[in-house]
Amino acid sequence: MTSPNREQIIAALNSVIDPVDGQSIVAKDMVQGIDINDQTVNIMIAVDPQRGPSLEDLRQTAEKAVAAVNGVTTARVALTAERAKGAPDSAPKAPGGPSRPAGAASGQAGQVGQRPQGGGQKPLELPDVRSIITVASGKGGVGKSTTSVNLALSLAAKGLKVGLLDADIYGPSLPRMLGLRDAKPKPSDIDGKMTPPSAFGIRIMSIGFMIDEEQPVIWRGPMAMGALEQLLRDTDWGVLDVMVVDMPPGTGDIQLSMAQRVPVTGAVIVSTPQDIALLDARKGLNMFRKVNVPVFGLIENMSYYKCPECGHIDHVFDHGGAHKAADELNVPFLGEIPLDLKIRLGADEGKPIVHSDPDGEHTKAYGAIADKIAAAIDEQVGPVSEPKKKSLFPKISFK
Ligand SMILES: Nc1ncnc2c1ncn2[C@@H]1O[C@H](COP(=O)(O)OP(=O)(O)OP(=O)(O)O)[C@@H](O)[C@H]1O
Repeated sequence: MTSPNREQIIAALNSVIDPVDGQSIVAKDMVQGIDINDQTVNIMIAVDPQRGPSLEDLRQTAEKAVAAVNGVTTARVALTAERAKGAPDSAPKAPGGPSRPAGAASGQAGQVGQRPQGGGQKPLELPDVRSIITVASGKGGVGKSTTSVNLALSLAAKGLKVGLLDADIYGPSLPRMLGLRDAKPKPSDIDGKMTPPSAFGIRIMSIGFMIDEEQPVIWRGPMAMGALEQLLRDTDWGVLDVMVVDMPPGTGDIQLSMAQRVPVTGAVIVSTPQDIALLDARKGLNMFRKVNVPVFGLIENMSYYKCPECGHIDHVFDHGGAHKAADELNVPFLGEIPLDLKIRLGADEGKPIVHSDPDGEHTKAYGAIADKIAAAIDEQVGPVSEPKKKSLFPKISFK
């Protein structure tokens, strides 16, 4: 499928009218950022924060208008109170930085080079968090959140202390997937921190806890990246062996600055077999390589369909693409997860399959992937029983 271009997106947004004065949001210069990643389009619309609650209709209209453009499979529109020039997520860039050792994760391509750094802004420090894993995808809807949740539970089942951060600012779905729709963080005993809600023994923080589902998200001040940093920093995570971060889909500026600003131990990339030549996954991989974050490997989600009655396996989509791509790109192939109604229902009903079917074959598949991730983490920072091999939190400062 051909990707949409900027002109098509602007033309679509031109038809979106601000009800206050009947003018197009394009004419009013409200469109602050258009981020196109193949078929995924993220838009920021600048609004007056006072009008926030009344703007959900406008946001949805804009989303529908963009989704209707030829070649768009995922359209997301977020509202911002900040009128920034250029990109919607113009988080500070972080050039230059301390080095990562070569070939840090098992079997991966060499990660030689400098981690970005600059001057001015304080680096994030999470001294009680032993490792951070980001779960990313080149495009939306491939099952990244479902995979994040089930991997987090699988890592916890191995006896690790696990936290889960929902960094998907455009559509936070972890509260729903973990049955925490009505949960809210509470003030913690630690000054200025929040105790996050827990489910199935893991602490979870999400922008979804802070916003009303009926109300649009309005990014103020430091905007998306700042909000994510705040969630990371101001949450009482306790002592964690692993923090799993469910990244926003795509490979735009937010994802890039997230990969730069957060001290990531390793990234895993989720893809579906039907992505043409897994181009999106390749983009995700390249993004992490660009900022010298080790890529622990690729996961193929919705890999095949196994008939629950007769056990017959159907490769509904092209099968094995991720495995082949992993070989070509010289990163480990971590495993495949089938397309299964039980996985979808579990995710949609807040009962992840790894919890509801602990002895099932899907749980085993997630468990096998979690084993590989845990091994790659150990290789990076040393086994949990030993002091950390090296600091996860190098002295990086940012412009
Ligand atoms: N292996 C699977 N089998 C069946 N359904 C699945 C599987 N993985 C994910 N799904 C379903 O696919 C849909 C999208 O999954 P999910 O929200 O995890 O994707 P995502 O990549 O995080 O999406 P987004 O880009 O919107 O954040 C959900 O309804 C989920 O239940």
